[in-house]
Amino acid sequence: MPPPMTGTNSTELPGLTDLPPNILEALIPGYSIISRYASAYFGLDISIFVSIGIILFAVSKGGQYLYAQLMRVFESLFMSSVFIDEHDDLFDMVMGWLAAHQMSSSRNRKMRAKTQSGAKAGDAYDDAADDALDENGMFDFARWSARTPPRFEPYYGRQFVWHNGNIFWFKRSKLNEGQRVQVSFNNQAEDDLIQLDCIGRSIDPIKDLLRTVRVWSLTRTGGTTTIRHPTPKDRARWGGTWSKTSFRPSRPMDTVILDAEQKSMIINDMNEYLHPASPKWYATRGIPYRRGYLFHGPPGTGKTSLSFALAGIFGLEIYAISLQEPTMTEGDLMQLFNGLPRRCIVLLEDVDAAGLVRDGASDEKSTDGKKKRQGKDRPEIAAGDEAAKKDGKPGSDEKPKKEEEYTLKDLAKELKAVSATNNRAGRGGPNNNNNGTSAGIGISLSGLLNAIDGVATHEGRVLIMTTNHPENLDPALVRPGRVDRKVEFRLAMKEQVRELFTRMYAASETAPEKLRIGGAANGTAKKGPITEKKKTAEPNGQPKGADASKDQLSSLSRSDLEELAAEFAAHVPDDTFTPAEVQNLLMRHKTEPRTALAKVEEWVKATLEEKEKQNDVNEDNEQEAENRANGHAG
Ligand SMILES: Nc1ncnc2c1ncn2[C@@H]1O[C@H](COP(=O)(O)OP(=O)(O)OP(=O)(O)O)[C@@H](O)[C@H]1O
Repeated sequence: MPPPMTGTNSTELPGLTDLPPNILEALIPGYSIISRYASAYFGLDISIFVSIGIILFAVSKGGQYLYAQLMRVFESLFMSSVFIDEHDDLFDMVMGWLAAHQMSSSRNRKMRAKTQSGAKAGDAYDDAADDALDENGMFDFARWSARTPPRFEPYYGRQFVWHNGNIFWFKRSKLNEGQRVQVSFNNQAEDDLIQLDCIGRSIDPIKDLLRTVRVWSLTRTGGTTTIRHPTPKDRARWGGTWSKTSFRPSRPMDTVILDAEQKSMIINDMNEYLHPASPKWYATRGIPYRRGYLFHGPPGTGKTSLSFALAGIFGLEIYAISLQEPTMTEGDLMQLFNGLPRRCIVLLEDVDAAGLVRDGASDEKSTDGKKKRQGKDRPEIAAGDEAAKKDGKPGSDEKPKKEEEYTLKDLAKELKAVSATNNRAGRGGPNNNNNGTSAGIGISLSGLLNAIDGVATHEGRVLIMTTNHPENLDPALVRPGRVDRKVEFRLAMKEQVRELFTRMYAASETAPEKLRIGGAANGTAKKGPITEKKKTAEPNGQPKGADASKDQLSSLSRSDLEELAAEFAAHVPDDTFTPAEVQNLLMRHKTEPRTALAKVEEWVKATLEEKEKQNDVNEDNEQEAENRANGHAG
């Protein structure tokens, strides 16, 4: 039999906690039954507990609301804020700075741990190098990366930091759906926001803090070059935005072996251009403040290397665009150029292989604006051609043709260039699968010129275009104003070979000692668990070949090295091999200059034979392309 209803307790406990049961029933479904059972079996009136609970809840909520309101009023009256979006470079800088400061103070008990990857992990990897080799002296990446500590950064929520006697509140939160710039990719990309607050009615202290953070961050990344690429289409909501893709150690200029005159010409020219007084000089003369260079020459002669070395000495970031990217449209390209910072290097590699359409074919498909450009191009082509003729530059004897003048012969010529491009020795990379006809379908010549000339927003940039076939470039693309200086990269001469040799072995004290299998066992490696294991693995302590190669370097004086270099260079014919090819031979004998010298003659012979074979294949391909074109014509 159910217990009888006890009614209210109003007579027993009147007051604040005495809420009418019908209200309690409305708030807690089934309240009356629970209360009846509690009263019948335990003699307990739970309404008092429930009422107290509800009152405490209401008070706390009210308090919270009041606090939030007061804080809002306080913030609006007495605090200043700066917001930083995750897509801004400052976001990472602030995160890094906060992590470094909070970690050191060990005040923070909530951090987010992130596995370090790519170049960011480099420093940490160095510390783990001792444990990177297995018992046989073989490099083990899994072991190496397992030693890499994660990166810690502040978690969501509000924290405070002290800096220069000021207190700053830092709040990391997620952006609302409506505020997002990017769509999430594999759930990895999150759109976060940092809010930095300080007390006072001015954001000056925050500006100061951000200045400190920038300086801190730049000194930390000093000696590295940042490379950015267009954000992949599947990551960006719209095309034409830049992503920071990698860092690499700045390449010292003296590691690029190039004719000294050309090198100093380009450095001086760029230095003059980048001088803070230059923009005004250009402006007063009505000249657009832009500078363009064309680096041309066979693959593997140092065009990319020089671009990176220049970025290193001038502290510029590299913005690399591949015109062969099939999904890139002219609109994206324009957007990318418009999104450049005040000073940077824009690297357009292999502009010849981009399959830029020279005549109206693509422009018919283009928008009105581009058609206009096509009409405007003609005098420029002629002017550029004239200039090129005067310079005696390659390609100068090629007159621009009208659309109707294009014959199948021209098609054959273009196919030839394409097949030459595809057969370039030593080329690698994903774009190699693109043949020239399908490459760069999104970008026409006029589209590229539009982007390069663009609006004033990307003034200050340095444009470097590289090509293996300058003769295939349209004169409009390389006319003065778009290309101000040309640097020719040639196959290596004896002097260059000598320098490459000297550079390789003079720096040998920093060569990766342990890369030689068993190198640690001869006692030269740092002490560590692996060294011990290796000793057991090689009971007689005589790993194969290690001592022999070490001796070649330890007994090498500077004059010996120069002698060896001269002898080595004497065996390498001038103007035949690229610096990359010579470097490849030297790298096979990283610590053995004498072995490299002993092998050079054999290498020259074998490489020449290989080149001969490659040339035959290229010629066959060209012939085939020409036959095909003639067949069509017939
Ligand atoms: N002049 C040079 N001085 C020093 N190293 C060089 C030089 N030329 C090439 N190398 C070496 O050869 C490799 C390839 O060089 P790099 O990528 O700069 O050539 P590239 O001319 O840009 O080739 P591509 O036209 O294929 O892009 C690099 O490792 C570089 O160190």
